[in-house]
Amino acid sequence: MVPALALSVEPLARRHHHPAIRGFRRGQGHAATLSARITMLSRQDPPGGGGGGGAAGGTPLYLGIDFGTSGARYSLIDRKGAVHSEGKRPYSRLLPPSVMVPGAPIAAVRDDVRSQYGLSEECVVCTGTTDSIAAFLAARAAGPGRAVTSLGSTLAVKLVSEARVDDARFGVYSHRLDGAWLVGGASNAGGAVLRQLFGDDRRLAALSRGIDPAAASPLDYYPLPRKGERFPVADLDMAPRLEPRPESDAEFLHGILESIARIEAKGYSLLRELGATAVEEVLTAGGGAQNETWTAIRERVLGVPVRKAEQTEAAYGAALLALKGADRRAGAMAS
Ligand SMILES: Nc1ncnc2c1ncn2[C@@H]1O[C@H](COP(=O)(O)OP(=O)(O)O)[C@@H](O)[C@H]1O
Ligand SMILES: O=C(CO)[C@H](O)[C@H](O)COP(=O)(O)O
Repeated sequence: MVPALALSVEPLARRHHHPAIRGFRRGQGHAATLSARITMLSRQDPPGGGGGGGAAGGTPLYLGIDFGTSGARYSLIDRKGAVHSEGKRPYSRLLPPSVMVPGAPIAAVRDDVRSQYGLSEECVVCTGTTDSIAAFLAARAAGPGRAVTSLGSTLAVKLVSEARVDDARFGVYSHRLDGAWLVGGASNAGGAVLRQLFGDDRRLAALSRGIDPAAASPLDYYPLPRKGERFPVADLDMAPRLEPRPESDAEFLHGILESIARIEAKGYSLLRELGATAVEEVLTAGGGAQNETWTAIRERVLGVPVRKAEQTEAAYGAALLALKGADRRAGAMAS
């Protein structure tokens, strides 16, 4: 059971007067005017039944949301990481823009909404992060040299590095995450161009099964959905290159999957050239992670182990941030 819910939130600073929250109010004046609506939330009994689950029962649950262009994917997990519910819902508008540390508790659910849906008083809304960082968190990659490639509409790479690297010429930048640097960039190549050319995902999967990943494709493309590239080279005028097109769709797809793998490999080797830690292993998130043929092609082209992450949804990573935020708040209240 996954009921739709309009969730209204209000700043924690209005409701709580703990020192940590007061600090939050002083440091983040904009929060006092925060008024956001998230147009869905979900609750479900824990796996194995038991009833009475969710925030109102005994088991605290953590909701992560990945706001995409076609809807919001959500993932509801418990503190052990078990998924209680996941799916996709439409939403009406984004949260107000303001920059804060990921996984920070920012707001409480309004009392009337809380009582309407039986949510606990402890239920708080926490800040998230970008989709590819959330996918990185979901994959639970840890330590320098570990990387996560998100194969969604676009291809985004995130590598844990001891050194920070930034270079606007190549669309390379770094995020600070829990004491480490997360370096990488996002290409415009990826799943969007695959959908443009091959239609629905089932056809993509069926054609992929007919490809031998051990054989290198001789076709050399630069598959973009439209003009313009960001990473591993920033060039607003770069045109897609998808010629010559063979008669066989499977051969065409093979050339495209291999060409996107070369963009990914170029991305990781560029990060190394710019001073980042060398990549040792790549986990994969996003829709393209389901494609085992592509994973095998990428492993051959990248020359390092590549495997599908256990959790491939960015929303799962956002739910882990909610867990962290809730723990952070509980710690602040206890001290
Ligand atoms: N079997 C597959 N092989 C390659 N790509 C796939 C496959 N199934 C889905 N995709 C791609 O995954 C993308 C959707 O993944 P998703 O993570 O939901 O992306 P986003 O959140 O960026 O829209 C689509 O663009 C689609 O082309
Ligand atoms: O293309 C993208 C993902 O679809 C985004 O531009 C990318 O994820 C931005 O986030 P980050 O700053 O973490 O790279």
